[in-house]
Amino acid sequence: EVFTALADLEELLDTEAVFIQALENFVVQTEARVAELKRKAEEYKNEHRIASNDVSEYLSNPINAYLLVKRLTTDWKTTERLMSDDISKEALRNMTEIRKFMKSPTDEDLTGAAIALIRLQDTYKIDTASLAKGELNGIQYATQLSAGDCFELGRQSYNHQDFYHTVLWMSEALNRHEREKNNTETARWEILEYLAYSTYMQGNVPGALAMTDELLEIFPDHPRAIGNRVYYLKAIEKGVPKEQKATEEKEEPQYDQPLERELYEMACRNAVSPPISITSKLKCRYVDNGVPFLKLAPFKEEEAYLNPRIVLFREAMYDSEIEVIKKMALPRLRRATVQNHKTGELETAHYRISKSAWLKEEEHPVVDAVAKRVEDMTKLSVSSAEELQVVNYGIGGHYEPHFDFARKDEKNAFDSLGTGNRIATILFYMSDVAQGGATVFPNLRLALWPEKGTAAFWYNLFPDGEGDYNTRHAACPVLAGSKWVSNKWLHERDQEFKRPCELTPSNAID
Ligand SMILES: O=C(O)CCC(=O)C(=O)O
Ligand SMILES: [Fe+2]
Repeated sequence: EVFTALADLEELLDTEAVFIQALENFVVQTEARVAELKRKAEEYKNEHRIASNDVSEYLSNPINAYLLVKRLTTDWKTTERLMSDDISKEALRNMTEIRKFMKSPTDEDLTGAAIALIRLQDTYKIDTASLAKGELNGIQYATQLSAGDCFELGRQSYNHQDFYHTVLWMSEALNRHEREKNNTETARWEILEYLAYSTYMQGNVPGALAMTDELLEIFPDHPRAIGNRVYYLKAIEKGVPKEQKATEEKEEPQYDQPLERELYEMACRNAVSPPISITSKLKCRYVDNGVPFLKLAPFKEEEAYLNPRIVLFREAMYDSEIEVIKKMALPRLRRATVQNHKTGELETAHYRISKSAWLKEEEHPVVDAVAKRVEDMTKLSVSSAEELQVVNYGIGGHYEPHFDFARKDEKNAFDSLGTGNRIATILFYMSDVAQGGATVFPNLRLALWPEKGTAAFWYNLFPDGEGDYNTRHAACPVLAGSKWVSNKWLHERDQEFKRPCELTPSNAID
């Protein structure tokens, strides 16, 4: 379970409050215990001093003789009980109990959170120092990362054999370590150890050697550093920098062209836009689609692209409706899945990180009203459409480039539904997003920026039923804030009279 949605993070804050309370109780108890132990020590010391002043005089008194024996038996037993760490053991048992009934993240969650942060760093080209300072693309936020936080990000990268990011984060950890006073979280030599090895793996042997030397100054008999030093010296001597094995490519969704990743990230950063030859032709109009009541309140329809035609409907969902939909979805949000195109199974994937829930029309008049509105806006039937999918992306949440339609070679895609392929998509933005989170079409160099209440609509299929590969799109990672969308995937069945199939592929809405 990766914590991605804001709703989950709120629960984690509750957990943290209970953890803090438990720690405070422990501190109070421990302080009382230590105070009691101090008092006892004083008392014993006093008695002992009196006895030592004149040993024979003291011990000739039968009461004193008795008291000495008593002190060393029952008294010390009580004291030893006080010294024993039952209180810590009890406190630790208590923490284990809390973990059982409160939501608490696992090590995988930490890895997920670290990967999300590094993904943001890459997509939005944020340099490490700025990110550590809490500066996101020119906006300064209150939180900073400590040397220890940077170290943890470096360690996570290292565990994924991602030496590029290890070097970035360990260098930042080192910078911060120098500036931080009374740093107890991490030792400088530890940072240097990771940094030196990753620098070597990046192909910079002299750099690795210099760092290892620095490490050995602090920690002269560090066994691995001593070994590495000899190894690096030999490598330099040989003069042929050892060919490093490239950072292992992790399983990624397939890209149609090598440029796609680049275009995707550029579109996310608003660094590309469609050519002027297209943008200059885009129109905005009021449409009633022949629906009688729309004559009075027509939809505002704005073209965002021409071929494929992508349009935006403004004020397509009211704030009050959004509230209802979010409220219904919230308790049902689950990690979103994707279909494995080889096995046909639904599974979670690192390239789609969000939480989603499905709402049926009959569950609430608002869900029904939205479905009806989709028919009015698109002139397509919703009788074969999937339920309303509600999606919440937390920080770093994203959906990498994909098609909404199924390719011919895909195993049992939508077969079970018996409604044909996903002919069109309508996507409602149910929130603004503070930073990031655009819907982008890399091939078209187009980015749609979320605006609460706006809906985006496009056909995924040509009129002859073939998929339009230019509709490939993605949800960029959320950099700051939270993103809510809902969408309706419209299917081919029952559209025969709405969108008669044509032989010539053309993807313009008539
Ligand atoms: O959230 C977005 O911007 C796009 C979502 C999307 O493409 C999908 O859910 O298929
Ligand atoms: Fe999609």
